[in-house]
Amino acid sequence: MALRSTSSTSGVSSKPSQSDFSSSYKTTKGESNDVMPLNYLPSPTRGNETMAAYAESAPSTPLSPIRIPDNHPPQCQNCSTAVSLPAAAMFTTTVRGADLELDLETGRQRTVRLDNVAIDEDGERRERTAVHWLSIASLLLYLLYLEASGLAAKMTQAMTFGLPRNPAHQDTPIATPPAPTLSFLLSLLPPDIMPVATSGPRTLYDKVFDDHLVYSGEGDTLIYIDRHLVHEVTSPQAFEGLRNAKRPVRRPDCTLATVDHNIPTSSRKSFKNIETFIAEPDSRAQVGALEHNVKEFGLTYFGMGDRRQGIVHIIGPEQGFTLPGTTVVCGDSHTSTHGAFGALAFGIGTSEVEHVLATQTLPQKKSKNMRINVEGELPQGCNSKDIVLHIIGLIGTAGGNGAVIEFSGSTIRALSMEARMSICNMSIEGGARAGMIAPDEITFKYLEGRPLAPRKDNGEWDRAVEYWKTLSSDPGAHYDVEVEIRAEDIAPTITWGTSPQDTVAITGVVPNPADAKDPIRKAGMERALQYMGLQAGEVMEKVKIDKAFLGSCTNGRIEDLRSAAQVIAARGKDAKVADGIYAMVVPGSGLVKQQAEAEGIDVIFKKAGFDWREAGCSMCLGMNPDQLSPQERCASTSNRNFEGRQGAGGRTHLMSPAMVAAAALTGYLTDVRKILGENVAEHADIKITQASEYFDVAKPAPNPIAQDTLNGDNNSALPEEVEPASAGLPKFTVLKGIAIPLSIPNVDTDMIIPKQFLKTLERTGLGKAAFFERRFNAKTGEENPDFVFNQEPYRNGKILVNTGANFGCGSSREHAPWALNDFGIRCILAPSFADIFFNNCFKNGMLPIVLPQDQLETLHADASTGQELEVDLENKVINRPNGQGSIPFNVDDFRRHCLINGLDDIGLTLQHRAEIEQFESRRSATWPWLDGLGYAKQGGKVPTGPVSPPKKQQKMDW
Ligand SMILES: CC(C)[C@H](C(=O)O)[C@@H](O)C(=O)O
Repeated sequence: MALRSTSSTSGVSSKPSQSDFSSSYKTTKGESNDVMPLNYLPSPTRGNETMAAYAESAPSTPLSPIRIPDNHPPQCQNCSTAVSLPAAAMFTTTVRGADLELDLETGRQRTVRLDNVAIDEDGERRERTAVHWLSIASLLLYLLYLEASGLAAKMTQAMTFGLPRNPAHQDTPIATPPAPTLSFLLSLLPPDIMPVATSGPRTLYDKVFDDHLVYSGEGDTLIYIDRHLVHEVTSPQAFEGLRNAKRPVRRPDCTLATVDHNIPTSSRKSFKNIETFIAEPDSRAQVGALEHNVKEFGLTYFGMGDRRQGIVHIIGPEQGFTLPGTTVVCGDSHTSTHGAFGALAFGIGTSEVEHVLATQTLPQKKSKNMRINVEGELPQGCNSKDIVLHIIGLIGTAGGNGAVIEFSGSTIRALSMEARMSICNMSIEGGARAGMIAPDEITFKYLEGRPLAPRKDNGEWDRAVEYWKTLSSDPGAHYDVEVEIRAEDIAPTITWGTSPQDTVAITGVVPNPADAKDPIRKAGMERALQYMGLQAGEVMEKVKIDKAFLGSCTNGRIEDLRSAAQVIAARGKDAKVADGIYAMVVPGSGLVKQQAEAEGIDVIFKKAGFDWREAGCSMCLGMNPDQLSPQERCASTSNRNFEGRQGAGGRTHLMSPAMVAAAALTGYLTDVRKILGENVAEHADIKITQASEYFDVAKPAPNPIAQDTLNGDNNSALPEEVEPASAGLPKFTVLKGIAIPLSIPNVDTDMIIPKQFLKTLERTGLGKAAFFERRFNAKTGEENPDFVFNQEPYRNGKILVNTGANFGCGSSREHAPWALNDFGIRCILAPSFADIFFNNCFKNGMLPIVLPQDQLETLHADASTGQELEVDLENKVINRPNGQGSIPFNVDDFRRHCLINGLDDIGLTLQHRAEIEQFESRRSATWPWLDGLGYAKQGGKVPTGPVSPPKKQQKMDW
């Protein structure tokens, strides 16, 4: 069933606020055994759960929980479920949920897609079995026997051409070697028995996920990562981990690093090196650490002296590093941006960064499929930022929890790539794991000719496009949640509060907390209004601003700059930033800046009094000198308006680039349509150029650091690889301790640990930073006695009981669980968690538990009396004080096993080295353009598999 938008009115003034919407969506759980089938209809009579309440339950209902015995080892050789050895002519086994049949008489083999869902003894949906190594081993033994008996050639022929393939493989039959060997057969097996995890018609997400399955075992599913973007904030501890374990970076050729968060955006005319350029010591240290690490581990790096440097999510697409159908990760929540290309792209924590650096894979659970369909023509003055703010206002910041959102519909199809990226970028603010848009001609045109896109002259471009064209959802594919939106209902949209879901049309007024039915929501709105210095009922257009910020990974692309420049042009020749307003424009990359300058856009901005700056994250988050002072109000194109995000006490209103320009010109939040008038095109005075005109200029890299690397000046060798360890975390069995009661919804990771503490190179020493802005008075630095963390006995709390949903939303910073851990908290109970935070907890031996609201209220009451709770992970119960009984909880069995045994993910994954290598062979054969970045194509050798310590540094440029 689908969620239908109630925004059936047209016109701009009637857009309901978030609170109107959230109360008008209802869901009932469906009857089938599918994953949480829903009935989202705007009628208040349908059930009694809000959409947010549904979404909040996501982490407790992972899609593919696989039950294993309590004492089950992580890699089991004894599972023999569904294995039957060949009796005579037919060999049948079950591999990763698909029944595989091998007919030895005809020499043909086929994979039968079965519904991979089974109902277990509890009546719950369970994914049908995983890889059964005994079955594979049996098959291999049999093949060995066949080889010996001369039948293998016939078999190989049959296997190569007789199997159904993933769409990607249809035009690329795997080459048949002259003499079949066991290793050849090994390399053939995984591609052709590639699991189809989803039966029947598949979504875009299903397809990309399926195509990247490396291994699916006893609760752990590994997917291959095609593209890894690295920046200075979330990588130092990851590289340190590699160094300590003596592990190299597995695929330097699939890894691209740059600096963005910490760097000043002031003029680089006199830039020599970071030591002299970056004044703030912690920022300098973090950028310096990355520069050291890229040299030590042999990674491609765009440093501050390189025009290709920029925000990590701008440079990936710009270079053609981001491609359709790929998996893309980065230690940054806005990695969802890359989904605009039909890539499966998501943010990860630092432990996962280390995992990807070491293994090029990630353990993953399959997410739910959610579709947001936007139909119709956007009203004048609106663009993709308005679409995505409208969507988040509608679904809430937890609306996409546990799901990958596919954006579809005629409105989305009509958008440029830049506009699509802004939408996918903010899907994380809607709580989604990722956002995706099916690639189409607009995508292909954007990518054609980019430095790292497949080349035309060797035929790869055509092959790639043919594959990319298969990446749309099949008709009839199943979505767990569907949302319908009419473009005509969207107005220029801004935020009024301290969450991206606090949206309102620019024509609207500040909502009244008194209208909120939920007391927690009401309290949250009151606090937001107080923080923002706003009154209920205040007309949005009468709110005065102090600063205007145009930039960020959401809106720092060429088209964003053009649309803001158009507004300035529309205001007339003498357009000027309003008196007393500071307005800044920060292009997303050096190449965007260069293109804008070639188009004359910089002149338009500068003439109007805007500050024209160098590329970086800038005021999106105050990790660099661009910050708001307390109580300053900013019209911002960034993505988060959390408390203190742009500077302690700063007040952020999110909006589109055009709306920011309008606000800068008037000094107030302004409806851009009043400036644009009827005919936008008339005002355009920009010489449009093509991005491709700027690629050449970027070669060779002028960056002295890159030059060092190229010249091989760095003598440090990559660390030697050692046998993987698999036990590295403190074991979690039974945790007894004081429980801290909290009632805050949407606790974001900026709240758990603000940006100034992210500049560390360590994982420890962050206890004081936990909930810093709530715990300490910003002016005096003294403890706030009202905050529970500062009260006895909670200073010694080990368990956090929060009755508010969507805990840990926002940024991917693993510093959040590190800070809580360092404070002493090892277990967090909440109605729901944001995906990345949830994952990050397990990587640190911490246990996040999802419980129903009523049980949380009970435990919250217990905690409020200062008594201890006991979390017994072995028995999956929480024991209440004074023998008042126990509350059972669910936890994924594999994760539980790892926590109890203190198992380290990387060690476990490296035990699947053979499968990773097989996947890589198949990937090289099927998608050769994904290997080796650009430099390999210039004649270099494509490094695949673990890299051995080089004698001389590899050439890292292209
Ligand atoms: C620093 C990084 C971990 C963080 C993120 O994950 O989003 C940042 O980019 C942000 O926007 O808060």
